[in-house]
Amino acid sequence: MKHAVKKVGMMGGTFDPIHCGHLLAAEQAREQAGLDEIWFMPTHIPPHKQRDSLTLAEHRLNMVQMAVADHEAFRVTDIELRREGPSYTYDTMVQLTQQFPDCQFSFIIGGDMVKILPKWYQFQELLRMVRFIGLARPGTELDREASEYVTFVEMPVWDISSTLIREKAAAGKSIRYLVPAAVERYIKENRFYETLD
Ligand SMILES: Nc1ncnc2c1ncn2[C@@H]1O[C@H](COP(=O)(O)OP(=O)(O)OP(=O)(O)O)[C@@H](O)[C@H]1O
Ligand SMILES: O=C(O)c1ccc[n+]([C@@H]2O[C@H](COP(=O)([O-])O)[C@@H](O)[C@H]2O)c1
Repeated sequence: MKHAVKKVGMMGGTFDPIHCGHLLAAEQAREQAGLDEIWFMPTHIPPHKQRDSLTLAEHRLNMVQMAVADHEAFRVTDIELRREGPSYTYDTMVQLTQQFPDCQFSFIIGGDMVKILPKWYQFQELLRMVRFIGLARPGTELDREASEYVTFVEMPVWDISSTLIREKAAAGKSIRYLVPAAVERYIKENRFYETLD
């Protein structure tokens, strides 16, 4: 018997830490693109980001797990944390498409990332394995060229980032409601982000 195809949206990120913007983005993409599941995937080493000291992978993973635990369609994969070197999405998708032949994968990205997509490692090959879902500001003009490989979904803009969370935490300011409560507790208990790197 042939299995039904499962539509999976990959939400990759450094997640240092995961915040409510990531969760809102994933949920809007899930609903608007009709995805069955979202797989959150913390990167081992982000390919295009320069930061000297990321929080330990184990802790970033724990925070992601806590953040998504109450959503029935949200899952977490540590596939990139188990691989050495920069976490190129192409390498990951080769592994995932082999491991899960019944899944159809999309990759969710923030709207600001769309213009640099063609610079991703093995971009043309990657396009054979995934379509991209870009989060667009409601009413924004869409990049027609990118529409060949990006499906845009609308999301109210939340100008929050992990950088903002780290800066607020280092300044002793509140991060309540910017991250899920369990993540806020975990950050406090472990004294993360008390200084900026
Ligand atoms: N507020 C947000 N709204 C929509 N998408 C977001 C938001 N914040 C991050 N993203 C998207 O989530 C994905 C993972 O992001 P990442 O983990 O690098 O978080 P970040 O907040 O951008 O981190 P940092 O501030 O450390 O650079 C990226 O595709 C990014 O564009
Ligand atoms: O494969 C690439 O060349 C590539 C370049 C930039 C970003 N990515 C992926 O995009 C996701 C979000 O990246 P970032 O830098 O915002 O954490 C994360 O899963 C990265 O591995 C992938």
